[in-house]
Amino acid sequence: MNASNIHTFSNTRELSVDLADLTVKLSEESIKSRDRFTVGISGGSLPKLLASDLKNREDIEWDKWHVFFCDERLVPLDHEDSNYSLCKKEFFDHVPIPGDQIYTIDPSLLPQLETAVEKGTEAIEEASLEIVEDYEQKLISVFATVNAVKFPVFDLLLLGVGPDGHTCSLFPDHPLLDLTIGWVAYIGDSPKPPPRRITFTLPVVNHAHNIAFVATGEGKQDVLKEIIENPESRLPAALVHPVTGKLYWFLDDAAAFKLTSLKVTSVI
Ligand SMILES: O=C(O)[C@H](O)[C@@H](O)[C@H](O)[C@H](O)COP(=O)(O)O
Repeated sequence: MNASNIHTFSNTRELSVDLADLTVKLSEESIKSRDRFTVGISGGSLPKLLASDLKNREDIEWDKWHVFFCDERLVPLDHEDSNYSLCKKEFFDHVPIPGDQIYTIDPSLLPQLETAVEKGTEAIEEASLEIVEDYEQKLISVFATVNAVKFPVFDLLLLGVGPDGHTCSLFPDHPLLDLTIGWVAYIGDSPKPPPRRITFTLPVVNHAHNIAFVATGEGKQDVLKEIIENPESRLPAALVHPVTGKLYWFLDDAAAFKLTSLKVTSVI
């Protein structure tokens, strides 16, 4: 890990300002070269940290934004566990991103998954595949309009990291970590509730132009030391190595406390 990609802040307010600076810069650059800005967002503390400063910025071409979810819990969109619902409350309700450019799971496919859970493995496979294929179609509609693409290449993926080292809904030692094809995967046994989710695969994450991890609080100290400073680590977040893109870490001092890497405070 190049230490210059690790940005630490004494408080989350400063972190949010720099994260907004990076997002605005990437939004401008992407719109200039590709006439759109494609972003993947995660749940947890990320939507609030992202939006707290960004939502007040002016001159952002929000109508050029296309937003996907790096992972989503398979619950209705107005459920308290929904990552969409969280992002809506913290972010979407405050900025004019066109609703049809915020790509959610199809909630009409959820009841058949619920029924399938009672029926058993084969039915679950079928129902979850429909949800996965629907979300992949949404990705295809944005990323594969001109030429077929092997993987979508996001302008920016915003990722959290759990105290166990998970990112997206890719959990330690889970078989989903071995996927080398496919854009979206179903997980029915997430160790973090709720158990049923969809997630971007590692190849999708690693093909992004830019990936920003955001982690705060002392509960992340040990796992960050393992992810950032142990090159042998097999934790999911440690498997994020952009193929050609850039990787950034945004940490508060509490989370970064055990890192011996150099600390810098400004992104641009
Ligand atoms: O769907 C989820 O469960 C979340 O997206 C999850 O993966 C989150 O990003 C991490 O657990 C970090 O969460 P915090 O930033 O709140 O620690």
